[in-house]
Amino acid sequence: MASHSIGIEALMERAGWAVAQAVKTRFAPCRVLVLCGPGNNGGDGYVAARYLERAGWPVQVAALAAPRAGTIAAKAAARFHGRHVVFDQESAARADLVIDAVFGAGLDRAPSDEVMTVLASAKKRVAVDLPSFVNGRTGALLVEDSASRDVPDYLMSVTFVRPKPGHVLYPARSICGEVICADIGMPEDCVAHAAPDMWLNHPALWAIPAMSPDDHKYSRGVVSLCGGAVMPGATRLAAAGARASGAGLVRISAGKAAQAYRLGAPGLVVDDAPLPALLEDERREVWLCGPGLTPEEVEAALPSLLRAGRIVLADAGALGWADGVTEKLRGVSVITPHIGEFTKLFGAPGSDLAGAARAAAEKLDCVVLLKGAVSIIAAPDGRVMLNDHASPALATAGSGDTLAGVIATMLAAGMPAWEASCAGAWLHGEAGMKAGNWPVVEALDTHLGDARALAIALHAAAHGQV
Ligand SMILES: NC(=O)C1=CN([C@@H]2O[C@H](COP(=O)(O)OP(=O)(O)OC[C@H]3O[C@@H](n4cnc5c(N)ncnc54)[C@H](O)[C@@H]3O)[C@@H](O)[C@H]2O)[C@@H](O)CC1
Ligand SMILES: Nc1ncnc2c1ncn2[C@@H]1O[C@H](COP(=O)(O)OP(=O)(O)O)[C@@H](O)[C@H]1O
Ligand SMILES: [K+]
Repeated sequence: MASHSIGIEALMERAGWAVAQAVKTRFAPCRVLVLCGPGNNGGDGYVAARYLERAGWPVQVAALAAPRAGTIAAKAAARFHGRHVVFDQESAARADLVIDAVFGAGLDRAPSDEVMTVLASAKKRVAVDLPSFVNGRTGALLVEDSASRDVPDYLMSVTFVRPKPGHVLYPARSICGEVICADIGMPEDCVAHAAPDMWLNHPALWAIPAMSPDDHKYSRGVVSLCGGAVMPGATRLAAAGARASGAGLVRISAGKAAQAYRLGAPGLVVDDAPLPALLEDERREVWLCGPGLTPEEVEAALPSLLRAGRIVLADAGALGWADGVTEKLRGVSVITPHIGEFTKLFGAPGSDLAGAARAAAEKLDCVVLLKGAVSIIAAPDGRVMLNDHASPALATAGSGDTLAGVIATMLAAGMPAWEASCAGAWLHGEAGMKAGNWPVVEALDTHLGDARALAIALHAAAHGQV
């Protein structure tokens, strides 16, 4: 017990020191007010105040409430011998910089009006761990009447050990400012004990097959797509995304609409045979169903694909087809809804998007990739990846079709569904970042091959391979 509490005291000391360091590095000496809450977040604040004062900065502390006697935060408060002022708007407005150490990970309800008004009165804000009205687990803003209130934003948030979902997910992401993650020497066993079930997407976390000298088109993977007659553009974009990200062979099953696709890219194989005949080819294991399809076209294809035991990625039209009867999608490996499609399938996600995606994945027993500025990739076993490796350049019609094609290629390369989806989101995002200003959706394809090579190199580097 004793060594545990010594451990937390040392961690608080390092956390407060890291906050002071980050402030000293980014700001010229100025009048600082540290707003301290009653818990350990406030404790970090007292430590930061002590280090800034020691460095000669003019520092004041305003306590919302004193820490409970006997706590480590109370000990930290007692070691700050500088000036205390009243926790009010005037004190906050007088300071050049306000350090917000009111609430952190312990925030469990919307802060009072008093807290919000004092925070809003500051000229510049820095958060200890998180802004004191951010739910670190979900990225939601715990603010009463948030619609009518101006929510204060921050220049910087200094967090510890690892960034929290609240630093990554919107809406909190847009107010956290620069996120600094300080290593406070948390013992390895504690970090392992608090093992995450949510990660930030990076190639270190999954492995895409590299090109091998003895590859042939079937070893690189076959992607099959269902092509419709009404909106062939969407299916063609998906097919192009699949080809550009390295599939060995991409085929469209187009039935009577085959002619529309034959006029397109010459490297795309177009089939007009009935689906049951195409399914006799066991090499055609991975199917993308949905982009550009009407509900009738989905109805004619998707149930057959599932009956034949194929790996199916369902997107766009296939999600609309299942609107109202989500169970129709049972058996697919991956679905890629945007928020509107997700809401129709599973109901409004509320303020915990990642939690809602995880519940949906568990319910339907498939990977759910919830698309957005930060996409959430949830596996049925509870793993969640947050992908912020993306760019608003992707917010252009058809970019979701490209993404579906890329994920299909990752599946066809043999990756498990969740890893394939994480890899697809990363490659798609990388292509968006490389595609320059205001790219048309077709421009993404040019960058997908290099994105794949980069992901492979980053994975190798992260795992110490040359
Ligand atoms: N976990 C660790 O190992 C470390 C944690 N540290 C700090 O500890 C913080 C978490 O500390 P605590 O768990 O003490 O929690 P907080 O300091 O965030 O909150 C303290 C208490 O305030 C109350 N509270 C929450 N929301 C409120 C509201 N809206 N209005 C009024 N009261 C409210 C709750 O009862 C909560 O337990 C982290 O954010 C971080 O800053 C650091 O000291 C470094 C090490
Ligand atoms: N602001 C943004 N920042 C990063 N990525 C975005 C942003 N807006 C959209 N995207 C990405 O662009 C893609 C859009 O897909 P989708 O909504 O299906 O569009 P469409 O149906 O037109 O293809 C998704 O992968 C989404 O994550
Ligand atoms: K805080």
